[in-house]
Amino acid sequence: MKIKNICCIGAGYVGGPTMAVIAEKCPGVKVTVVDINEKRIKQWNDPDVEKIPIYEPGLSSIVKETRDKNLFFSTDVDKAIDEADMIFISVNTPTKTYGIGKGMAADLKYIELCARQIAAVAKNDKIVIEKSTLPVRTAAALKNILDNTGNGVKYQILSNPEFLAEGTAVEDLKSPDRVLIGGDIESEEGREAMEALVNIYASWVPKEKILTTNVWSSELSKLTANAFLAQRVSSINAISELCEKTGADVNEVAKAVGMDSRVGPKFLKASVGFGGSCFQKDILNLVYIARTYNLQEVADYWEQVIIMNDHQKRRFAANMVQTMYNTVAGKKIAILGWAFKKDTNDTRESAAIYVADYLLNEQAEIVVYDPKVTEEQIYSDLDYLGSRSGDANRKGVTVVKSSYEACDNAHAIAVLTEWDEFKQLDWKKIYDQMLKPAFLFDGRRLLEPKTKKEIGFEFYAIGN
Ligand SMILES: NC(=O)c1ccc[n+]([C@@H]2O[C@H](COP(=O)([O-])OP(=O)(O)OC[C@H]3O[C@@H](n4cnc5c(N)ncnc54)[C@H](O)[C@@H]3O)[C@@H](O)[C@H]2O)c1
Ligand SMILES: O=c1ccn([C@@H]2O[C@H](COP(=O)(O)OP(=O)(O)O[C@H]3O[C@H](CO)[C@@H](O)[C@H](O)[C@H]3O)[C@@H](O)[C@H]2O)c(=O)[nH]1
Repeated sequence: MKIKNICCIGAGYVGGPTMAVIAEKCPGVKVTVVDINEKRIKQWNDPDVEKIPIYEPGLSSIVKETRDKNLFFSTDVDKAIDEADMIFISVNTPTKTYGIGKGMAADLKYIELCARQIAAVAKNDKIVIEKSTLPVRTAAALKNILDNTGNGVKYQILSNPEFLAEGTAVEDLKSPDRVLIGGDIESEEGREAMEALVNIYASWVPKEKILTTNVWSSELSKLTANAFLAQRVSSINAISELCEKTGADVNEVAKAVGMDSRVGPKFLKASVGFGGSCFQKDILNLVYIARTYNLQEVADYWEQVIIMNDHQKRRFAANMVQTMYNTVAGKKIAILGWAFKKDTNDTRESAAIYVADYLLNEQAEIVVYDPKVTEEQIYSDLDYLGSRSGDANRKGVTVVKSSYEACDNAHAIAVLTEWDEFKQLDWKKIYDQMLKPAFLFDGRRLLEPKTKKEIGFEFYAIGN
């Protein structure tokens, strides 16, 4: 089966970059990314490619090369569905905020809406691909909705979870560790659909890295992969607290442990806590699924990863207050970095939001600088928590355009995102601008302690 026309529903952090790379690598395929969010689509179509809605290193140049050649962004969802042989569903699947499973289960309403829209519009057979991260067995629900329209259209449902990490999305997409495709391996039609998708990826991914499995394994592997990664971060963060009590250094411990080839060195960087749109949501989802099957021990085991992460964020903020003589009321605290990691403008579940919220409850005056996050986004993140009024957030938090401006006259600095530019700052100049004693809290182990202490900072770093 030769695929000529791909549609992707959802022009977000996954849909946008993934389709841009497919368009680049498969010039003979027309790729249309659709979204109901008109503003987002308008930004994707901005004549100035630097203004596309997602910041990822290398992304704007691919968009520049492919847009309006074989990559299109549109709000006309029906038309794109109608024309496509293959439809990726890449919409958001946030944690439910209401009803059964509130605070735990994945909210599948956007996925279901897509399925219903495909069912309403499609006139010829389609391959429908779950790109979003979904609870295991969602494909069965999708199939049910699609098969019950009675219009004779045949659907093959595939699971093709995305493993890209933000900040390195383009690199990850261009040379992935693996591509996972789950489908109905029992049937001829299922195998054909899987092969069609394998062929798309095989345009640039070596065949041995393209893994085919049954649908349920594929769906569950995505949740499991994120749970394992997050567990490593929580494990090293747990050890970071023990390091602070005992004089061990978490970086040294991580290095020693990670050099065991059975453990490996990656994802052992202690931090103020993991953030991002995926880890927490996907683990909560895994915990919820385990509970639905009455697997209490399994659920409790994975839930501990989240409990540890919440503890890490809280204890970082609490340590700031304690260190500054048990009060930060009226004190100016500079937060350097708001994104959940470097090289992205994404702030979802960023530890910075929770640290700022904690400090605002202690009546600190917060000044934030992040190289890629907008003022509007920072206020919206705090408003979303609902801890205080929007006015109180705007009164308590100022957003500025440089690190130097943020740190001017500050009592303390908290480094919460590992942006490279923070390493290059003139720390002596910053120290001279601050009130004394000048406190510097490194939530990322980004800064070299010795030189900061020599300048005169009261320096504290996670796990040191
Ligand atoms: N962000 C990541 O790094 C990442 C990585 C791997 C997997 N995932 C998973 O991929 C999925 C998408 O994540 P994201 O970060 O791209 O989300 P996102 O919120 O950035 O984008 C989702 C987009 O879907 C659109 N949408 C929702 N319902 C729609 C509908 N019915 N029709 C058309 N458009 C609709 C929204 O307007 C939004 O723009 C999630 O399931 C997530 O867990 C995310
Ligand atoms: O050693 C580490 C590694 C990561 N983090 C933090 O963990 C969070 C998540 O980082 P990362 O995994 O690099 O970014 P994401 O974009 O959230 O990517 C994860 O989530 C995606 C969405 O499901 C998956 O596709 C990716 O494979 C998975 O890495 C960030 O706050 C990081 O700062 C640490 O604190 N220490």
